[in-house]
Amino acid sequence: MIKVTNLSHYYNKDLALKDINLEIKKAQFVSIIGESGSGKSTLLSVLSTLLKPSSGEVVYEDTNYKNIKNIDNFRRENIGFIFQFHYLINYLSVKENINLANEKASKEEIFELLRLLGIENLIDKYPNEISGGQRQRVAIARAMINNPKVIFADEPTGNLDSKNSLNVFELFSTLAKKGTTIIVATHDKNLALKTDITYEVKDGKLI
Ligand SMILES: Nc1ncnc2c1ncn2[C@@H]1O[C@H](COP(=O)(O)OP(=O)(O)OP(=O)(O)O)[C@@H](O)[C@H]1O
Repeated sequence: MIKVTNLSHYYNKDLALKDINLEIKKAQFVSIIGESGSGKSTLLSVLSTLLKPSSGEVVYEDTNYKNIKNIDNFRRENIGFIFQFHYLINYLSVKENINLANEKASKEEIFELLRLLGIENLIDKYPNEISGGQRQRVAIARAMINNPKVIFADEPTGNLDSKNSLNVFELFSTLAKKGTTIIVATHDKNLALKTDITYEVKDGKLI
């Protein structure tokens, strides 16, 4: 599903990723672990098209990153993003926040998605009326509304307690079993044990 060959990335002249090779299969639940500053976010950003690789190849199914003509369309059609901070808009309801990612999604579709995540009763609530774990579930729903082939999550549980963190990882596991590829960067080695495969980054290299 995603094949990375001889990938390196520089910030100006500073090497952040060095000669990375990896292949991620469809419906795999993948974790990327490593110490602070090791390069996890950089790797996730390059894999998810947010950063252009300095050298090497990133290929999605049959599409080489270099040949993508309209990156916005490519992201909208293929990729969902989840971050440590949920970035929900406080003056929009849960439904309206999800509609930001897909204005055509009907209330019924959004309700169904929220039902899968166990929070359908929150559809008309506002972000400041729900808990941190519930907000992160809304952010997951927003990432899923376009039915992406792959979801990238950068420290998605960084703000959650251990119970909610585990819930999020269990949810990802369910999504992966239904066919979505999930790639998560995390500090938490115990959570990484819940994934199908873990890659460790150290000083910009995969070890
Ligand atoms: N925008 C940037 N400009 C310059 N250097 C950067 C930039 N982003 C990251 N770096 C550097 O690249 C290296 C890898 O950073 P990255 O954010 O990928 O690490 P990380 O493993 O995700 O860390 P953390 O767990 O603390 O988020 C670090 O040395 C960092 O200082």
